Amino acid sequence: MANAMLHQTVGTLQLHGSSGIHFQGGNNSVRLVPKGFKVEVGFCKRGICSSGEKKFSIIQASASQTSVFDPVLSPSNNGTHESLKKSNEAALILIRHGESLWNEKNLFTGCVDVPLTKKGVEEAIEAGKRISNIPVDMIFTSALIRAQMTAMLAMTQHRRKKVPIIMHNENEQARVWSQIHSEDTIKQSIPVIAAWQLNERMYGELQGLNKQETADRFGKEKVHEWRRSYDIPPPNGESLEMCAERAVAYFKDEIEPQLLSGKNVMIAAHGNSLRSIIMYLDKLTSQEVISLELSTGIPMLYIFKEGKFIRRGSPIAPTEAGVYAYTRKLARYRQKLDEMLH
Ligand SMILES: O=C(O)[C@@H](CO)OP(=O)(O)O
Repeated sequence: MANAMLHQTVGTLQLHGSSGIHFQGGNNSVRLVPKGFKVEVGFCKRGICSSGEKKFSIIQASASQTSVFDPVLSPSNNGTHESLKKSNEAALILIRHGESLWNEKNLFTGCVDVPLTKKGVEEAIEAGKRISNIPVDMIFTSALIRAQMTAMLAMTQHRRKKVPIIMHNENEQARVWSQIHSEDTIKQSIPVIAAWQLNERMYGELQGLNKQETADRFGKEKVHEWRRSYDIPPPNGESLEMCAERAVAYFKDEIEPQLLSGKNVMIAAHGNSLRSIIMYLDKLTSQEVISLELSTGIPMLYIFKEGKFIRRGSPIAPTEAGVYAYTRKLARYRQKLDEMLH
């Protein structure tokens, strides 16, 4: 939590609905409070202090909107309105979890909460290496351990070495008890939001069944229809369309606003919740999505620019030159990391 003490009037504070609170003085405008935080105005002791100082407490408005300031990305941004507009570009990384113990056994998993295998752990670490030079300001995962393990393991490889911290907003006490009371520490953290809406599609009566045995019993075509069609649900489970209703809605409501405000986001989720999100990002038809297959532990990069998602594929390695040619912002981020770490 930060306290800013204003000693004399040198400008004004302005509230911008979409991009936070700005200090305007002369020709300069500096964003004081990131989007998602709010200012509480209090007074020193009983009312106004002898010096006339007022106390502004900057507090987190809600954890689903938690925001952190990254010195690697921010200091040279000059804080002007122009740069705020230009910062309206962000990286989006999607990653399907690494291999789970039920992937290994070829069982329908859905919403059953199964951890990673050793191979899955290695896949997550390898994925982390591939994206270790790409900025990550916020992480969204499903509520399931295999996606959360993947996100955390991937971040152990990131060169920026920020600490991913799971936000606990299940009730007010959880929120208060998990508060961080050092602004420096907050700056070195990445908020991780776990959301059930990003969970794997609920596989109904197929959960726990062997995929091969199910195909032998019900026929290959029927099982393929259950697994890959857009609108045919497995018995008492969710179709991809039903999964999209919650996953894409969550993406639009909670994740897109973060990208719009310039935050770089990583999403660790599942084969089908990500298929539905990719269908939205790439504007795939219900026919095209049938053949969309995602491998475990492979990161996929998108650039969000001027309201559009530009698919950039999977970075092969952290040094892949092409990745940094995508945007000047990514190149600058990597360059700053190189300078900081050498
Ligand atoms: O079992 C599951 O939950 C999913 C992903 O592993 O299976 P499918 O390959 O049918 O999407």
